[in-house]
Amino acid sequence: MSSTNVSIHEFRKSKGNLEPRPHWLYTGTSAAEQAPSQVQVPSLNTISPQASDDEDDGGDTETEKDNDVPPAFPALNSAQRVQTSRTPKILTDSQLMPPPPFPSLAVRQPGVPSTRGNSLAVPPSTTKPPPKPSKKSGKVALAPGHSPLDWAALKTSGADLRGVDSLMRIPPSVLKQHNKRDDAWSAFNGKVYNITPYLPFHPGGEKELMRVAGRDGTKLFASTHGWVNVDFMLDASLVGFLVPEPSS
Ligand code: HEM
Repeated sequence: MSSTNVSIHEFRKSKGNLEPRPHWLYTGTSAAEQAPSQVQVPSLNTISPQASDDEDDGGDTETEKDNDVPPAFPALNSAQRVQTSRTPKILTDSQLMPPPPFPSLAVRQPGVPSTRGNSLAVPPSTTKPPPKPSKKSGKVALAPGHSPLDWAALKTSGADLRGVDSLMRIPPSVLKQHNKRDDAWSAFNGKVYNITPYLPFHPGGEKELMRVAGRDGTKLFASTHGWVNVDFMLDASLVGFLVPEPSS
């Protein structure tokens, strides 16, 4: 027999055989909070399975049919029971964590996403057609042999695309004279380029490009397609640098 059973029987002997015996499920705090020798046990009509084996139990009234009753565990006089049976501290309302905010599910509509943007609802379906582009693309059909790749091949071919022998300092009055289709200069970011060779290669068309012929086109260029690297595209057409008008 286990030591647990022995201790229980010793306990019962000290209280007398007819003393009520604790059930193994009993975990009442009143018994555990007391010293083992002073434990008050509830009244139960059970009989120890070990009673008939115990020679000191003269006049024992217990019978064999109650052998299925298990002993108390942990033992009533064990340190474990004394430690764990302390009454837990009950917190007051002010000590408790506040409840989470009310999710306000009642105001939600199925399929309508939350205004907070974190809804798990499916996006609303729509029969509206996709919006049409506000305006047509300004691109034009380029003549055969005038694609961007053809321009890249031309400017690296070594062909003269400047029309000048050396880079020049160009005041606005000089720039202004080069405003014809076969002799068009334009300034972008302080550099003056001969745009005539590029005219048939311009994806936006010759007409659009000619709007800046003979003047500073930096602003119009930036407002049309600021992502285009004009310095790289026209490097072979550089003719000089824009300078202020000389004072007479
Ligand atoms: C010499 C300087 C310029 C160069 C190197 C240049 C180059 C280009 C390039 C590479 C594109 C194609 C852009 C793309 O596909 O995203 C383009 C488109 C276009 N460019 Fe220029 N461009 C120049 C000046 C101008 C100027 C002064 C205008 C006048 C408004 C202009 C008007 C346009 C237009 C309307 C398009 C079509 C944009 C679109 O709808 O896709 N370009 N240009």
